[in-house]
Amino acid sequence: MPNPEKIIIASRESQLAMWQAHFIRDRLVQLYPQTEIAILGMTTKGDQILDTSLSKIGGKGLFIKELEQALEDGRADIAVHSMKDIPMNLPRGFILAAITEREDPRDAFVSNNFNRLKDLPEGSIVGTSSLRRESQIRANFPLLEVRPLRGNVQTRLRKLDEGEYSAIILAAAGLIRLGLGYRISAVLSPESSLPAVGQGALGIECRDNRSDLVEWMQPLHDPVTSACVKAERAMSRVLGGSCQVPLGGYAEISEDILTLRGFVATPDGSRIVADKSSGKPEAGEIIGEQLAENLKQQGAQAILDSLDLDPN
Ligand SMILES: NCc1[nH]cc(CCC(=O)O)c1CC(=O)O
Repeated sequence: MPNPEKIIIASRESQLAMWQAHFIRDRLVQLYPQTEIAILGMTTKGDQILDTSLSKIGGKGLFIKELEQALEDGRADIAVHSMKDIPMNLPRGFILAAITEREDPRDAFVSNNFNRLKDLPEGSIVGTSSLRRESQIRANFPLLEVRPLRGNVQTRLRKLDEGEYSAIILAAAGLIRLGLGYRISAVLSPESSLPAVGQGALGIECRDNRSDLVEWMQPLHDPVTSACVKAERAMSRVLGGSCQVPLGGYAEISEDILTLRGFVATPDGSRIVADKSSGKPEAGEIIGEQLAENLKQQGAQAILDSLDLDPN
């Protein structure tokens, strides 16, 4: 296949999204020096609505619909997303051409006054709008107060610095990519804060009729990350995963064995169902589906039934 003439990358306009788009562009420029690579910045509905909890306004799809429209119209060829922001089922007509190597998948504890979550005095306010983070904090530290915190990474750090919160929880990956790794007071182990499905990995999306792009993106595809993220996403899919469901999933491969850990909780952390499952990396999706079924039987189904889910 001849090298591409031009590739247009659709991206959200947040600094983190733009960093990610530039990162992919730089890789493509190295791979295809003759190709013109442009970035099309776009504002999405999810970026505009900042005052409501994401879990209440329709969730993940909000951050990628406009980008998919650009792919559909031919205004762009690929869209770069955090895997974490991609719904478990892509809309018909779209595929993931590549999943890139994972940045640190863990959550980060960020505070100006405390080094660790366990150092926070009783009643301290911790900022996060993620039900997954909230449920785990409330289960492990019932005397802390969790308050909503939305906005892009810079906005969230500003709200911390203004004193609204004693500490906030963010993805380590976003901070590291933005050169803000020095703001991390402590990274939270997967045992204390199991990461979100796909956290730290980037996905490159295109139309399903663009086998040319799929081929060109292969050098960016990381098989280990992809196997892990596929297992995590299969689990989440069976559990109806969205921003409205407090769940986490994290897979690792060691000595050719993939181990996937997952949990489902009530938002207040009063009930947590957690388990893990292992197998060959090639069987990642089956491992994910099986873990989801096991979790359901152990009580996750009852938790899911008790959640007041919005239909979108
Ligand atoms: N929830 C928004 C979001 N989507 C992706 C990242 C960055 C981490 C990643 O790429 O997985 C973040 C910020 C955060 O959770 O702190």
